[in-house]
Amino acid sequence: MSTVISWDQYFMGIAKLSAYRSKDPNTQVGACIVNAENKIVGVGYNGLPWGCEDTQFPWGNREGDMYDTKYPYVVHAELNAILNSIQNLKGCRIYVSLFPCHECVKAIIQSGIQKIIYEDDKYNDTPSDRAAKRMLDAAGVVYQKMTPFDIEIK
Ligand SMILES: Nc1nc(=O)n([C@H]2C[C@H](O)[C@@H](COP(=O)(O)O)O2)cc1CO
Ligand SMILES: [Zn+2]
Repeated sequence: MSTVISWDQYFMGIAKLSAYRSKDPNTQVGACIVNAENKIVGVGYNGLPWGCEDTQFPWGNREGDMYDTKYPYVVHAELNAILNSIQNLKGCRIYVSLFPCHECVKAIIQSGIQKIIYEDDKYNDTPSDRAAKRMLDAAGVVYQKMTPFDIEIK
């Protein structure tokens, strides 16, 4: 009998596959936005904006002068998925391999996305994470952790 995956595994699998496109050497993140009809309407991963070459920006730096780190330059997976989307996102849900930061949560709320399904939450309880959850709770956006599973890339 062949394996049949659930909708949740299918869409999280696509989010996780997308993450493999990221050039970030420390944290690769992927996101997949789905509408009420279970149709994919946007995907994304953390990467640099158009025209910003991966070889010209400091992907490897996490500390020191902010200008010389990756942080001011990277577009997060969730924001890329929203910006790449092909329809109005009201009532959609987003599958993301890592729980969204406070900045992406603002974009998620404003776009009308109603549910976040995430896998990893390695930044749980940081100020960004607490602010993110504060906004999500106020806005009534649901977030749900999914049991981690492996996708195999050979
Ligand atoms: N939900 C997220 N989506 C993302 O796309 N990111 C990106 C921003 C950085 O490129 C990387 C985090 O880098 P690091 O601090 O773990 O080395 O992941 C980060 C988070 C965390 O909230
Ligand atoms: Zn973010």
